[in-house]
Amino acid sequence: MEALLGSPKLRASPLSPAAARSPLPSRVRAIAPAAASRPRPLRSGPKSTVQALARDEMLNAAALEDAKAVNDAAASQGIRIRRHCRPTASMKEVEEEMGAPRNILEKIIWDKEIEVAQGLARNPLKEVIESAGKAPPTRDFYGALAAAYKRNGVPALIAEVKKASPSRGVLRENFDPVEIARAYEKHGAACLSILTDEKYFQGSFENLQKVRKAEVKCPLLCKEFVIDEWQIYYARSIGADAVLLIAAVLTDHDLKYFLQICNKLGLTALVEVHDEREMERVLKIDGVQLIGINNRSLETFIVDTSNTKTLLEKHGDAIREKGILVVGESGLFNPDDVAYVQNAGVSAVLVGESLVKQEDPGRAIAGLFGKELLH
Ligand SMILES: O=P(O)(O)OC[C@@H](O)[C@@H](O)c1c[nH]c2ccccc12
Repeated sequence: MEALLGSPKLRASPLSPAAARSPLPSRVRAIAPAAASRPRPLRSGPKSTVQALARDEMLNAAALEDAKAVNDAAASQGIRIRRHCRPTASMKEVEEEMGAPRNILEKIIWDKEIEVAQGLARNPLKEVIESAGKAPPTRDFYGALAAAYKRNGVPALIAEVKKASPSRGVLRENFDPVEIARAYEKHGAACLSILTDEKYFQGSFENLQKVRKAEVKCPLLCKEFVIDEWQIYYARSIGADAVLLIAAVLTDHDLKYFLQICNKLGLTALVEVHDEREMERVLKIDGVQLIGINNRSLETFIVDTSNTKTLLEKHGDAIREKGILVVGESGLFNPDDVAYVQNAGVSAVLVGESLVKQEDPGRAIAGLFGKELLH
């Protein structure tokens, strides 16, 4: 299939024949390749005639078929998260067709499909691409991490501006994203991660925008559940320097496609893996510079820092050969934790909870590393 269709240059997903034929805008294909080829059913629309009802049923059946093609292709790569591919339907309708989401990550993604459609309606892709084109140059996220690691001799810090999470609830009541970002920067964070998911993490794109406008100099990661190119252009247009791409959610094709967009926009992609299969998939993709190993499963919430060690024992050589920098993510609380993942081979760490929960998140950095970090 790949050979037939050529390299995955800004074109339809090879997942479905319908998408391969269709000259549709690529954004729709990215979210649901086959589903994009027909108008989406709106079951709540007017149903005044028998014909209209029959038509609805047909469209609905088509949507289900499309979702099946997308999900079968994803499953063949070991991806357990399904898409409903019906971004204009209500969640109730989605669940009637698909059953309940199997885990929290799937739930987040199902909501995200609907959210993205709403975002697109508010800010059409064409306009967002235009404003991304006018945004000031990005800052070098990868370079900032590499330089900080060299300077401090401990993993570079990506400090996360995180109010809440589905696994831990609210982490900080009086939450001022700009104040926290400034404190992190002052105390030696190399880069910042700003959670933008609203429903599950109480973050927002607005927070990212505010931090950028506050003249914080650290490069910023837009911590979002990216499933559509619109989110990437939007992140760039409001000042992100990097975006997260989660391998547990995205097929190889999606990853390649989104990496191309990042490249075009000067964004760094942090490609997140959690298990062996995801790591193997990601290492086969060209152009990956930064891999994050999440110690927390987004499906079960189980945190295990030995995950970083296990994956690097097996793949560390291949990673070093490619010049990829590894970020140890989640569940790091003290200098021992940091030393553990550093010995496993990471050059950077991504930390939220243990900093943001403390009275002074900036000062908490010295506690996490056992020393002050230099700028
Ligand atoms: O708060 P912690 O345990 O330090 O974790 C930070 C970060 O790794 C975590 O927020 C995270 C990692 N990958 C994600 C993907 C989506 C949302 C959140 C995350």
